Amino acid sequence: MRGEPLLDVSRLTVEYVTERGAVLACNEVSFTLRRGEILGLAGESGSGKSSLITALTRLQRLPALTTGGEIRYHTRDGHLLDLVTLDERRLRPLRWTELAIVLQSAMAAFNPVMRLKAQFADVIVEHQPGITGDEVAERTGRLLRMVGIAPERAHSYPHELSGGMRQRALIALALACEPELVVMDEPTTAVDVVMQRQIMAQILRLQRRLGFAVVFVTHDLSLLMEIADRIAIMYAGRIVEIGAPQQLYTDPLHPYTRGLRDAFPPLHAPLTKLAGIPGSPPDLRDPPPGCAFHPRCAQRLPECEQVLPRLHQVLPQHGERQVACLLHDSIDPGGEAS
Ligand SMILES: Nc1ncnc2c1ncn2[C@@H]1O[C@H](COP(=O)(O)OP(=O)(O)OP(=O)(O)O)[C@@H](O)[C@H]1O
Repeated sequence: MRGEPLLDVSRLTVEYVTERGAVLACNEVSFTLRRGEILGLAGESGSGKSSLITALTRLQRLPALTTGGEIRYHTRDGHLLDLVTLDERRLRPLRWTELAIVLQSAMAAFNPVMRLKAQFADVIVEHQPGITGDEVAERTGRLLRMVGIAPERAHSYPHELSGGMRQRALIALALACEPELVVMDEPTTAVDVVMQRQIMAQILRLQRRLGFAVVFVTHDLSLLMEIADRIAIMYAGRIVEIGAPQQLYTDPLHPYTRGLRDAFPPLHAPLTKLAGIPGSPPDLRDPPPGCAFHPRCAQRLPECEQVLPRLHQVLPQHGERQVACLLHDSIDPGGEAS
């Protein structure tokens, strides 16, 4: 049912093991994603967004390693699985049917020497072995039509399609087995601005119709403001604030969220440094003690240099929101300020 938990991520830690030491790319990240929800991930380049989603989808490759935490996934049929420890044999049936991913570049995602129809067939047949050839063709045509592509295009090779069409075909493929969760990493960066808007409108229409949940990574904060139900702001491998877009925009609680909003990112370009905030993100091989943002924070308190603020629920007047900042009191389940 829409609104029930789909994914409970708890203290997820991802490290890159390098010769020069371990990079702590995700540092005890916790959040819950509900069924049918669109969660946006925002933050400067290097804040850990890609590391987080490759860990979530188990597409992580060395030197990245998940070194702690859990990703509890609630399957459609009521099972609870930890995606961190699930072996490949049990993970495989979940791919596409529960969990699909749309990456930045469809060119890289599709096999260049296979026609689209063969690539759709691979996915569909793997998860529905008894299906006939005619049914596969019919389903492929329906999926392509759903994203505004003529079914005859199934006979094309990926390079025969325009960039926008390829990206839409990739979205259609991701939806082929009606997944519960679609993870999208900058799904429209490779196409022009007009096409980006069209593709986004299409993703939203499909999401409303089919009800899948989305984790959406982009540098385009204005886009997230329009499409997301909630936005998680990441800084130096941690979620520093999470809440509804309107709240984050009108009443940002974390000084970093405020900086991000005020600097308003360049459209569709990686955000490497914020105009409104002096300094740069820390080296994640050796992050500063206490709050990692404190060296750049105009509102820092002396204790911010030592105390690591945990992500906590704030007073109800700020809405359903969590922030990791010592400037904001937490409430315990009884509603007491601490
Ligand atoms: N292969 C790698 N080896 C070592 N460190 C890495 C590797 N890939 C990423 N990192 C480091 O991990 C940290 C998080 O990077 P990540 O790519 O997850 O951030 P991001 O927010 O997705 O950035 P972007 O928006 O640029 O994609 C950064 O400090 C980055 O330098």
